Formats: sequence, structure tokens, C-alpha cells
Amino acid sequence: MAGVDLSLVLGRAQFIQRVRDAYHRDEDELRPRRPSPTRVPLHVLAVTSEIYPLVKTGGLADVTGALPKALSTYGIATHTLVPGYPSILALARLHPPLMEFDDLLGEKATLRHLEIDGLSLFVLDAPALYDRPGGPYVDENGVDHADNWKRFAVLSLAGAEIAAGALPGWQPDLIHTHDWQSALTSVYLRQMGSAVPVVLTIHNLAFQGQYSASLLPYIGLPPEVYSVDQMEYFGDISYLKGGLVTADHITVVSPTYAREILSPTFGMGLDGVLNARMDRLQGIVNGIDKEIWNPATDPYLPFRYDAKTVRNKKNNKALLLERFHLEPGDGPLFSAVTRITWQKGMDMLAEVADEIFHWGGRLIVHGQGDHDIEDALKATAARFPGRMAVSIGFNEPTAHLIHGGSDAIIQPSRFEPCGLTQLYGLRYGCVPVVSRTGGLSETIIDANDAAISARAATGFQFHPVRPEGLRHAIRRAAEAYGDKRKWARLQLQAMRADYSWDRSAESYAEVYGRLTDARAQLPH
Ligand SMILES: Nc1ncnc2c1ncn2[C@@H]1O[C@H](COP(=O)(O)OP(=O)(O)O[C@H]2O[C@H](CO)[C@@H](O)[C@H](O)[C@H]2O)[C@@H](O)[C@H]1O
Repeated sequence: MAGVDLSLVLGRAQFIQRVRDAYHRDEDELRPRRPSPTRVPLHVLAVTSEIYPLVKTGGLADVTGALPKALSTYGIATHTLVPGYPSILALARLHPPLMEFDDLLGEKATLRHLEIDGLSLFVLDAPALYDRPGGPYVDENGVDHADNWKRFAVLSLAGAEIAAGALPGWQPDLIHTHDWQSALTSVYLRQMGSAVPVVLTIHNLAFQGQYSASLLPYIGLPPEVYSVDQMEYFGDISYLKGGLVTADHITVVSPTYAREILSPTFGMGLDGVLNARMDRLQGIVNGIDKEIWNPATDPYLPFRYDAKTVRNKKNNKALLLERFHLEPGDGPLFSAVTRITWQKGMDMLAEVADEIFHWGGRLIVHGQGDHDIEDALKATAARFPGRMAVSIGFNEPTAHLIHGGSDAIIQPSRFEPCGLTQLYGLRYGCVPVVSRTGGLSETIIDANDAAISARAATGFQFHPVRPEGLRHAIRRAAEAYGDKRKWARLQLQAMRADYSWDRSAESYAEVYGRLTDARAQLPH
């Protein structure tokens, strides 16, 4: 069989079988695709603390904002329950209430409906909990809201009550919760005796919602849940653990991270629980919203481009350098758009940034987070005036412009469940320089000799994740930038990589289909 790639043939056959099993249909009947012939359309209630474009502090919002649109192709109708933060209330209060909750852990709340940008939202209007200045989790001074334990327990309880039938005329077939902030939904549901299937997606295991067990009576849960096989976590309770032990299926945002978190190094104290639930654990890599992140139509880019007109990027680059008061030059412009934290390896970047300037490059860091690391970055910038800029803050248009004008995007994370910035980098022809961990390791193809000659390389990876590794990766990228043809090819290959939601949404649809079919087959 000369010339035939057997692995491809086998891969496709397995793929078709997998889809057949999931959909119980013949291959030629698969379009339009549906998660399950028995329950179409499937009604899903997603519960989340963030959603783009209304409230975003990071990648969670991007995913919860994009996934419902991608899933609609599969006949899945998602309604998303979100807290009534000020930015959301301003719009939601224009609509009449759907229902009233008299007592959510002692709070009254109104449920409102809002359609925006193709999303259908249920807004939990509970002013005492959510209508306040600051962000979703912190006040104006960056300090955690003291009642976060209650704010997100109430959100989860509202989700559980809706799932159990509180909203007249609408009930979901399945619940999808995200991270610790909505993880209690399945705990409440199981306490109510409801068997509605629940999928929990972990975007970042580092955030767990760990609180004193003395709060249990205040969040309406019985003392029995304080046990090792339920919510007990190192003498406290963990909302995330509660979700992990009660959800029917657990997804994390890349297959590599799904493997990594089974080890004590990445398991953040939950590796035991995750190992115990390994049969329910699955990694599904994130996609990106190709309409919002599209350099050919991006309203935040003064100069738009696609793979054929990528030379226009240099005009954005010139503007960026000017805006950040950096000197023009022939070298590469590296950037980082990120939470400035130890997880994201920004302390390492502060340490080795001089390597960039050694090669005539420039560096822009835009983000916010840990004040000590912010200070370290600012101190490095002060040593290299005109060559490095640090902008502290969170600004969506700036993030787009940085991707539109930079040559390379740096993401030296110590752990990274999936990572989206590198995917935006690919799409914007901004070659990613990343550590080999989690989702970064499977979304970027390192520019080693084999990948270059196969015309497959899309970026630079380094491992182990240490400052010397990052320094070496910067050197490799800067050298490649010096070879204009090689760089142009890398850029094009990056831009051709497909990280749309299509493939990943299909995996979620499969999970939903499997769980709802299994439930439909239970005796009533
Ligand atoms: N200062 C700033 N200004 C404007 N925009 C900024 C910004 N700082 C960050 N962003 C934006 O926030 C998002 C960050 O998403 P990431 O996935 O890279 O990391 P995050 O740790 O938030 O997400 C977690 O959840 C996501 C989603 O599952 C996982 O991909 C990831 O690995 C996990 O850690 C991107 O859209 C980025 O552009």
C-alpha cells in the first residue's frame, strides 16, 4: 500500500465508529450533527461566574462565551446562569423578571432573561451579593470579597433549583458547571435527590473554593458532607472537591492536563480524588472564537490582515512600539498578555528578559496580578528603557492590538490547563514561545529540525520549565527571526493551525449525548 498512510485510514475508521456509537446513526446521516437522537434539542443549563463579552477576568469567560454558540450546531440549546454583576444588570433589568427566589441561603433574588451576542443568559439578580463595585471576585482594591463563599454557593443553589424544576415551563436535560464557583450545583442537586446529569469542567485546579467547615450550616449543607469522600479538604471544605465527587462527568481543558493532574505535582491536593474518578475524567482542548479573534476583521486592529497580507502586521507593530514608548528597531517584538503570576512564569520572564534585548528585540508585558512579580517586571523595564514596557491592567482592545502587532507571544507557564493566548497568537501570526506543559505542549509544534522540514512547526517550546530553558527558547526564536524566510514560514504555519471550536464542541456534544441517553434509559 505504497503512498497510503495507514494511521490516517485507521484514524478515520475509528473516528467514524466513535461518532456512530455516539449518535447511533449511519455516517451519511450525520449532518446536521446531533448529540443524541433521543433527546433533540438538548437543553443545557450552564452555570458560570464569568462569560464573555459581559464579564471576563481570564480564559474561563472566553470558553463559556464561545462554547454555547459552537454547541448550537449540534442541536444543543444552552442557557447560562450568571450572577447579576453591575455590567450585566444594566442590560438584564430592561427585561421583566422570569421568577422570584424567596430564600437562597437567606437571600431573595430575581431571575431575569437576557439575550446577547447569540447567548441566552439567566441572570441572578441578587443585589446584596453581586451588585457592587470591583470585579467578580475582588473589590476595588483587589481584595477578595469576604462573602465569596456565600456568593457562589447561592449561584450554585439557584442553578440546582432551576435544574430541579423551579422555573415554570423550562427544565434542562443536563447541567454544565465550570470551576469551583459553580461546582456546588451538583452537591445541592444530589442533596435534593435529583439525578439530572452534571458535567463539571475544570479550567484551573489551582482555584478550589476552600473554606472553613464551620460554614456548612450557612451554605445549607448537612454535616455529613464533611468527610474525606465528600467535601473535606485538609481540615476545610472544598467546593471544587464537592463538584468532583458528585458530577457525572469531569472534563479538563486539555488531554495532557487530564493526565498531569493525576500526579501529586499537578494535582493540587486533589490527585487522590481525581484518580478515584479517573473513569469519568476527560481532557477536551479549548477552541477559540474565530469571529472575535480574527485578524482580518478585528475592530481593534488599525491594520487588518490575513495569511496573504500578513505583511500589514508591521504597521500594527510600529503603532504598538510608539504607544508603549519603545524605540523602533529591526529585532523581534515579544509580548506577554497574561495574569502576572507564578503559574504564568512571569517571574522567570523578568529574570531573563535581557536575552531579548541582546538580540535587538523589544518586550511588552500587559497584565496584572501578583504585586511582587509586577514590581520585578517593572524593575527590569527600568533597566532597559526604550526596549521593555510593562502595562499593568486588564484591557481587551490592548490584548488584541498586542497580538496584531507582535512577532512572538511568550507564555512560560509552570502549569497551563490549556491556555488561550498561544492560540490567539497562532491565529494572529504571532509565533508562540511556550513551556512544554499542559495544553501548551499539545497546541504548539516545536520548531525542531524535523518539524521545520515537515513544514509543521508553529512555535518554540522549552522544558524543563526554568529560567535557562526560557532563555534558550528566546534565543532560538530570535535566531529564527533573523532568517526572514524561515520566520515567514513559521508565521504562515501558525496561522494555518486550526483551533476553532468545531472539534472540541463535538467532544462535548458526545459527552452530553452519552449522559442524557444513559439517564433516559433509567427506569422512571
Ligand atoms: N491584562 C489583560 N488584558 C486583557 N486580556 C487579558 C489580560 N490578561 C489575560 N487576558 C486574556 O484572558 C484570557 C486568558 O486565558 P488563558 O486561557 O490564557 O488563561 P487563564 O489562566 O485565564 O485561564 C484558565 O482557563 C482557561 C480556559 O479554560 C485555560 O485555557 C487556562 O489554561 C486556564 O489557566 C485570554 O483571553 C487573554 O487574552
